[in-house]
Amino acid sequence: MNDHIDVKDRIEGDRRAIDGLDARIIELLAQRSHISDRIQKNRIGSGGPRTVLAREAEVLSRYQDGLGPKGTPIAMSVLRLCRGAVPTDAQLTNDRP
Ligand SMILES: C=C(O[C@@H]1C=C(C(=O)O)C=C[C@H]1O)C(=O)O
Repeated sequence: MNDHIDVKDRIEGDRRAIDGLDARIIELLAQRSHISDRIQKNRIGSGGPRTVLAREAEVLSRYQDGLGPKGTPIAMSVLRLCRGAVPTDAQLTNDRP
């Protein structure tokens, strides 16, 4: 019976740890997305493309090196999160100083 309570407590403790890690991951993703958006806006503002596939390939490799094959879909989701929607012509005109 005591063992059962210990196991429940350990699981609860570990879940709180996971909740804390998830909160940090979400905050880091929001920061990443903000910085990525700034780069994309600067590039578009100077006549460049929104996305740069060579750079995205570097990011993909980093996740694959760190996490193995399971890193691939994670990197793709991160890149999808950070790529803004393709802007309309009107937005591009309004964004220009
Ligand atoms: C942020 C950039 O722009 C885009 C977004 C990327 C990202 O979120 O990692 C990577 C390449 C680009 O497609 C960049 O060029 O570094």
